[in-house]
Order: sequence, then structure tokens, then C-alpha cells
Amino acid sequence: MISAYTGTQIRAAEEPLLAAGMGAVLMQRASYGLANAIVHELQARGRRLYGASVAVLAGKGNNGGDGLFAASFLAARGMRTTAVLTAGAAHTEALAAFQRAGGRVHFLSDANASRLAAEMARADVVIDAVLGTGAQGGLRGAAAALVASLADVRQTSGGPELMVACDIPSGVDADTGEAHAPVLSADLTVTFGAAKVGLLADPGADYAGRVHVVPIGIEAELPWPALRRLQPPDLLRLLPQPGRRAHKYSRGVLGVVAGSADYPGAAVLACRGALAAGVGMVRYLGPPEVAHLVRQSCPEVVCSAGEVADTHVQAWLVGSGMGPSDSHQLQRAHDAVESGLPVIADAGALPALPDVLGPQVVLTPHAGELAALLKRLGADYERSAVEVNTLGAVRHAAALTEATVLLKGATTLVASPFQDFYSQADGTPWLATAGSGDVLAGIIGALLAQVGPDVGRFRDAGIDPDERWAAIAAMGASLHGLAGTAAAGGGPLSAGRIAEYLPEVWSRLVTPPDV
Ligand SMILES: NC(=O)C1=CN([C@@H]2O[C@H](COP(=O)(O)OP(=O)(O)OC[C@H]3O[C@@H](n4cnc5c(N)ncnc54)[C@H](OP(=O)(O)O)[C@@H]3O)[C@@H](O)[C@H]2O)[C@@H](O)CC1
Ligand SMILES: [K+]
Repeated sequence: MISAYTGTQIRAAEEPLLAAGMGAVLMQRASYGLANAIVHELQARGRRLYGASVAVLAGKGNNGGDGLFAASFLAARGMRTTAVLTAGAAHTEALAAFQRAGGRVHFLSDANASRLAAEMARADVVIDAVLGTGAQGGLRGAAAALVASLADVRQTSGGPELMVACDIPSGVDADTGEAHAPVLSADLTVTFGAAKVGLLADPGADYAGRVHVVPIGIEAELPWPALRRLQPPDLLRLLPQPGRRAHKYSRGVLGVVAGSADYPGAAVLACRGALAAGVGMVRYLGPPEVAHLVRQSCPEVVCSAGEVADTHVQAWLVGSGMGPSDSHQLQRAHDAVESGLPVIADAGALPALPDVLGPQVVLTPHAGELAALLKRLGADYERSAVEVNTLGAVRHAAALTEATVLLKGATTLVASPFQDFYSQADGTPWLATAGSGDVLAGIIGALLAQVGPDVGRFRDAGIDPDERWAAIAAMGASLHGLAGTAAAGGGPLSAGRIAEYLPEVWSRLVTPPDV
């Protein structure tokens, strides 16, 4: 599990060590870790260190200090080092170390910003160390001009081979992931003490590249994380494995209320996702023409035109492929939520549901649907407002609905209405394809039916049982991403193949590599 923290949490964790006079030690650990990560990256790319050039864009605070100290370590490995001081001043000891190691220093001004940008673009490595966790807003003045121009050069004619963000790309808010343009897109972010929330939430994650955490000794002081990310060992621990005496009912039954005359395929894809994610049985409720197609495509599914109250299941999936005129299906969706069982509710069901739900109800909007949901609940959001602050928007929606809210996107965010948040980024852009969300709903539905009642499984994994619905949604997002990535294999993908690949991905997760 990756745990991420806000800048404020990290600074609070540093406080006791700073009070004990360990500030300089923390900075040495951070900057040495940064230099080492750059060395490893260059070596992995088959690049010689000796004679390669590194340019540091250094602000006046400790973030700039980290960048300058790191460059002085790199100078000791034979790299040629240059620094551009963006604020006319710099961390005193770090600047002295940098100059002692032979580094060249430029002072940034409005007049030389574009010339220095052109010079930095010719370096092999650029370290972005203007702003870190002490930032208020984005870059300003000449620093903004230099960064905009460097970003431009990089996009049009290549620029530095390796762009490294020191702690966080300057201009990205460590607490939320909001990005105040201009921001340099890093290939690698080397972050200190622990991952920052802003590196794991869009749009900040777009700029972070690969994230490498350097431990600096504050770990014991860290509080409950603001955001977490499940990794394959967590899935191994949390995914269900049927016992020897399991039968289809004990394994979990999912009821599916999905599909319409206009979108019958959504019901099929949701059922295929659920079946691929190991559910004991799927019971489909819906119009006869959709049920007919479901039977044809998934003969395993038991179809009926019955009602929710007469259908015995452990969880419900409602909403995929349903429209506002499907009154009977909407009534079933409403009844499923009223039953108190866990429910995954895709967007089509939302208009039929009460405003206030419960944590066992998982909503799965994309950005546009989330904006519409928030608007319906009286919060003033456009799609663009969701996209610039995904974490804030999903948190807001979970607070208003008291449901678990999963925001689909390049980075999938899950917010419980209490305090747990997850960020999963296991997918591929090829997953942005019609029907992908229906398969995701099926996977989450299958997991709700199988592990929803298993409180102990979550407690043993350090997850508050009351917050397990968010963990289940994150598990589903992770499986969906991994299966989609495997199915795409770097090329295009149709949604049905996500379900086809899921069992293989699952078995790889639960099979030790040496077997
Ligand atoms: N604490 C520790 O022991 C350790 C910290 N570490 C490192 O320190 C970093 C945090 O350092 P930091 O607190 O000095 O803040 P930092 O992000 O460098 O800001 C610099 C200064 O810029 C200013 N400023 C603010 N916003 C601005 C803007 N938009 N545009 C322009 N200027 C702006 C503001 O000054 P002000 O304007 O308030 O006078 C602020 O003081 C952290 O990310 C990590 O890299 C590690 O070494 C581990 C040990
Ligand atoms: K930075």
C-alpha cells in the first residue's frame, strides 16, 4: 500500500526532528536520495555520468536547497552543474556547497528568462526545485516565464532528456493535486519522507511522472494517510479465495439491474465483468429483450422480470445503460438501494436514488457526471471545475451523499464519506472506450457480493471495516486497470476484452512468481 500525505502533514511530522536540531540531517538525506535517484535513472538509460550536464532551477527555500545540494553530489560524480536562482537568493549552505563543487550560478530576471530557458533545455538533466511543500499558489514572474518557455521547448524540440521534480513539480499543490500553470512535466519525481497527495491525484499526477519516495526518518511521526493506493500485495490479501466447501450461494450472488432497449449491451458487459470477477452467481432483472441478449451472451446468468424484493442476493449493481424513461428499471434501482444491501450505482440510476445514501452505496461517475451530481445537490460545479481539483470534488460528493464515490479517470479516486481515500492508476489510456465503465461496475459489484460481508478480512489488512466499501471500490478499479492494461498490450482495446483478461490477471496476482 502506498500512503500519501498532505504537505501540512509532512511538515508536522518533520517538526519534532527540526526541534531536535536535525533539519540539516533531513536535508542531507533528501538531497542525497535525490542525487542517487538521478544516478540510477541515468545508469538505467545507459548514460555515462561523467561529463553529463545537470541544471537546477532553484527557489529560495528548502526545496531549492535540496536541489542545490543534490547537484553538488552529482558534481562529485563528474557531472557539469549549473543553477538558475529564481528568487535572487538561495539556501545559504546549499548554495555554498554547490559553488564549492564547481557549479555555475545564474540569477534569473525578466530580461534573461528566455535565454536561460534555452540554455537549460540543452542540459541532459533538469532538476525542478523552485517550490515544494512551502508553496502558496504557482510560479510567478520571471520563474513562470522561464518554465513556460522550457516546457514549450521540450514539447517542440525535445529539451532535456531527464526532467526531475524535487519533492513535487513546482506549481502543483501538494495537498490537492491542483496544478497552477505553468508546470514542468517531470519524468521522475523524487519525493521526501512519503508520497504527497498531489502526486497521486489528477491533474498533479499528470505532471509527476514516476514517483520515487526517499525515506528521511520522519516515517514514525506520520499520521493516518490522507490518501492510499492499493498495490498487488494488497490485492493478494484482500481478494476472495473460495473455501473448499464453498457453493455458489456462499460465494456471493450479485443482482444486476441494468440495460435498456437503447443500451442492452451495457447489461451484458456488466454481467461479463461480474462473472470474470469470481461472483458465485449473477441474477439479472430487466426488460425481456435485454434479458434475451444477456442469456445469449452469458448463459451463466439467471434472468427474470421479477422484483428486487423477491430476489435473494448479497449485493446489487444498478444503473448501467439505463435512461430517465426506464421507469420500471429505475424503480428497481431505488428498491435495491432501499434494501440496505451494498450497491454499485452507475450514473443511469442516480436520478432515481435518494440524495443521501450510505457508505455501502458506491457511485461511479466520470467527471461530467460528478459535476451534474454535485449540481443536483446544490454545489456549483462544472466539469472543468471537477477536472482541476478531482480530489476536492470527489470528497465534496462523498460528504453530500454520504456514499462512497469513485471518480473515473486516468487516476481513479475513491472517497469514503468518512476519512479514507484511495487513488488507483493501474490502467492504460486505451481503457477510455465505450462499455469500459459497465465492466468496472460488474467487477465492483462482484467484489461487493463476495467480500462485502467479510468484515474481518478488512480489519486484518488495517482497513476500518466501516470504510471497507471504499477499499472494495479501489480493488475493483485496480483489477479493471490491470486487466485492461494486459488486454490492450499497448494497442487498442474493446471493453469485452477487459473481462476476458481479468481471470488471468487475478490468477497472476494470487500465484507466487516462482510457482
Ligand atoms: N522542513 C525540512 O526540514 C525539510 C524540507 N525539505 C524540503 O523543503 C521543502 C519545503 O521547503 P520550504 O518550507 O522552505 O518551502 P519551499 O517549498 O521551498 O518554498 C520556498 C519559499 O518560496 C516562497 N514562495 C511560496 N510560494 C511561492 C510562489 N508561488 N512563488 C514564489 N515564491 C513562493 C516562500 O517564501 P515567502 O514568499 O513566504 O517569503 C517559501 O518560503 C520541501 O518541499 C522539501 O523539498 C526536505 O529537505 C526535508 C527536510
Ligand atoms: K519542486
